[in-house]
Amino acid sequence: MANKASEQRNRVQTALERVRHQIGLVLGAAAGAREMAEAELSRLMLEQEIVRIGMNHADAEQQTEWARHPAAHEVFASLGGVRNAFYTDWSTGPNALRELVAANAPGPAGRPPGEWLGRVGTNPGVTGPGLWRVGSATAAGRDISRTFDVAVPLLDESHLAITSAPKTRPVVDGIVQNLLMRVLSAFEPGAVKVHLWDVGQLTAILPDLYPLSRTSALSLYDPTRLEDLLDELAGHIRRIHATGMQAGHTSLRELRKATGQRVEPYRIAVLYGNGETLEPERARDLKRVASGALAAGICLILVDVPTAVSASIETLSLLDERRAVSSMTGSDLVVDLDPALPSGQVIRAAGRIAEALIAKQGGPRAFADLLPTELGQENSARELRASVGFYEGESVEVVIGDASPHALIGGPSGSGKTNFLYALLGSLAARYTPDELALYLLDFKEGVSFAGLAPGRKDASWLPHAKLVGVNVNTDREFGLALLRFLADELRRRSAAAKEHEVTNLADLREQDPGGHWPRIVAVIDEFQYLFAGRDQVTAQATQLLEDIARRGRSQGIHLVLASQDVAGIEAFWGKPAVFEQCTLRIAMPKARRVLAETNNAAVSAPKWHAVINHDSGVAHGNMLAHVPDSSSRNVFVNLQHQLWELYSGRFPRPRLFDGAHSPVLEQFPAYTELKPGSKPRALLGQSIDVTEAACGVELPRAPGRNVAVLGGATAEALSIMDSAARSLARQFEVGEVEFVLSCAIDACAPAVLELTERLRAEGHVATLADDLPATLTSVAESMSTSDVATKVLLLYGVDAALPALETKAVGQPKSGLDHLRTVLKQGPGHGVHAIGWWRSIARLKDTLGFGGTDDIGAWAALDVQGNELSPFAAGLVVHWSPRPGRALFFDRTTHSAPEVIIPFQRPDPDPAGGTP
Ligand SMILES: Nc1ncnc2c1ncn2[C@@H]1O[C@H](COP(=O)(O)OP(=O)(O)OP(=O)(O)O)[C@@H](O)[C@H]1O
Repeated sequence: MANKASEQRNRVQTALERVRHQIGLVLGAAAGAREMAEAELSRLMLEQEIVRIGMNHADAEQQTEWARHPAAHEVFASLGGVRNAFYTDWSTGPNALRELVAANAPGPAGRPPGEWLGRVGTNPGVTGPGLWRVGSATAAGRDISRTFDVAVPLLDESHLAITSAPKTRPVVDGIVQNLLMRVLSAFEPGAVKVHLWDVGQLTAILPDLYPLSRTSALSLYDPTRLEDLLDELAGHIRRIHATGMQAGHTSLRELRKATGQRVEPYRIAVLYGNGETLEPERARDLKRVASGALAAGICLILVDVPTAVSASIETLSLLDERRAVSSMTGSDLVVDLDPALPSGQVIRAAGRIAEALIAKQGGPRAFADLLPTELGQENSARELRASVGFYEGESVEVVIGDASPHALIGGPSGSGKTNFLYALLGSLAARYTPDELALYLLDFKEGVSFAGLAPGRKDASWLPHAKLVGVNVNTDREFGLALLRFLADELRRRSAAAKEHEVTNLADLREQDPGGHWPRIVAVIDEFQYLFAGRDQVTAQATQLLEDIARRGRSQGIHLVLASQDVAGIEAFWGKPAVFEQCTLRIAMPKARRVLAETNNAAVSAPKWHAVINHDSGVAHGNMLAHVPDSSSRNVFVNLQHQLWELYSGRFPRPRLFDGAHSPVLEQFPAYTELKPGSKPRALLGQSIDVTEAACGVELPRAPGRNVAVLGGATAEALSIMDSAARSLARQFEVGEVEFVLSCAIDACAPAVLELTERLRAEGHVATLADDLPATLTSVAESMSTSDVATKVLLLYGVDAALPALETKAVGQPKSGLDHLRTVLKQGPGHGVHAIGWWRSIARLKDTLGFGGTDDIGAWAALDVQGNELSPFAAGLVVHWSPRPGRALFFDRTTHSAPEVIIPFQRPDPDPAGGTP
């Protein structure tokens, strides 16, 4: 039993021994494996460190430490092998690099300064070199055949961050100045702009470049206001981005490539920091600018500005006064920096570039410089684009299209608004044919600023693009309203066509409907605030129409250009922000207030004959300053107009000219000259205030109420209305079909009435001048039922003055003349007897008609009478009417829903009674 137990224990112990042995073996193996892994790790770390620092760059202490490493021999051997193999393969490297730099850094970008310093560049700036030389480097072995040029990308390729070493500021200045001179000398003057900011100083930054500071090629910024520079750059980026996007490109480089034009200059902004991080807000701004800058052709050179920039950026870190390492060459190679260009030579070269730039900008440019070499070559399907001025010799353009559909122009009197409008109109008319562009021009100012664009007495030419020219409309706000109504109708017509073709904008409509006539329409309203001058229906309707056009005109190619003496115009917009907001194109003449955004003071400092053009609703970043050439003095615009007229006038009709200062002449008025005998006689009372040249008339069918009253004491206008009514009717009847009966109770008007009588007779009509009105009316009233063949027109001048005689009953007669008149007014029209009477006061008209007789006056023209007195004759409507010379308020109850203002015709012969209106 005991034996059995000890035997069993032995077996267990033996088994345990075996297990222990096995565990020992496993542990030993694990420890060995770990040691090996640690050795491998340590070897790899050594290798990594040697690669990072560089085999030849370690100091003695470092080398000794590495040598102590157990794997030192092995690692050095393997790295040496790799390096030898690499340099054996790379024997052609330096040569390839030399060729690469030569190809990408031609001329001033990479060549020695003797070849270019002091010469003015010629590259127009559509494309630029990809690399710019900073020095050279030599590959291992340091023999001369292994030396190659080191260059960095700039402009729209990459930013550059330079880190100085102690006491290397002059060297850094040299590097930056060399680069700037290379760039400035490569391009033609004006193609590059340099912005300098230094946290430590205002005036002594790169002083050798100062000759350039009298031009826009070099700008300096306040050391305490980095935000000014960043804001300005952000503004350029936004503007360039917007221009590029409109044209469907994401970068300035693409835009340049597509258009073959520089479009915008390259910009280099040099920021000198002091190694300290920027305050968080500035750092954020800088980061934002850096990320959008390259696509806008803006490159940053950051010296000792620690910042995390997400855009492409190369680095150059100075080791000492002559050497640096660069991200272009890697840390293993040292760049031997080029020496700074000699100061005197730089100053001279900068001076030459400045002079060339000033010479190029030249003196003030002329109107002719705004015009293209060939007329009418542009297409307006997408937008209208026109040069309106120059900034430092470069053309500044206005774009009217989907992004900037309407324009607001402001500036005090004499600041050049009208001149600007001429520059704009000339530039547009020269670029686009009248098929592409139609102009509607309205000037509320007193004067004739647009009159020359329509044919006149002295000059028969006109601007073929003009469809309507309205001048002297300051008192005829209704004409402005008529234009807005016309535009709103056109808007509807275009919307309907767009719907039919299932498109949403003009460009697509034109594509879908190539046979259609869809020019872009530009409506210019100078001193537009007059539209809102009263608290009345005109203001209410104008506001509504303007808002509608402003909102929807954009996509239908209908554009408003509103000009005003700034404050007046802007105040007119109070309560109408929709229109104001839609005017994203703002043009501020010098000293204009409130046209630009509130914090944007560019107009205050704008010099004379300049304009601030801003396509971004007046926000500062959109500012473009332009010198506007003289476009409005004698023979300037006219020369272009003559050219365009000769080119197009055969194909396009003359514009309608509405001149509020001149009453129309009946004999020259188409609505009169085209009258012929017909079935629906219509008495013309005056001209409509409308976009088309139309007359207002009263139809005189044989129906009740078809009489006309002229109301008020304004003699000239009253005579004119009576005259045109009679003469227009006379033209519509064959001889014998009409009989005119005239009577005049106002002595002063007798000659005019006699003259009309004779004129009617001369035309062959029966015209009787009645000296006994009561007797005449009695006979007319009594013969009415029988006289159903010939129409009878009673022309009663000064019925009010005849009332005493009419009211008197002749002895033995049951009825007075007034009774007969009432009968004639009531029953006459049904029998073809129509009265056209003039009452000098409404009270006397009421007396004439008696109780309930207002319906007998179906139409009237009111002169100097109060609007509220007219209500009973206008179906109870509230009538607003401020009487004014040369105008009448006309209402015909069969055709009007509200009275309208008309212009009585000018009576051809001066009249002793009251002269011409
Ligand atoms: N760019 C310019 N170069 C030379 N002369 C100019 C220029 N702009 C305007 N002028 C002249 O200045 C005068 C006033 O200009 P303009 O009539 O255009 O001003 P405005 O702002 O329209 O003034 P107002 O509101 O009083 O009509 C005109 O005699 C015009 O010829």
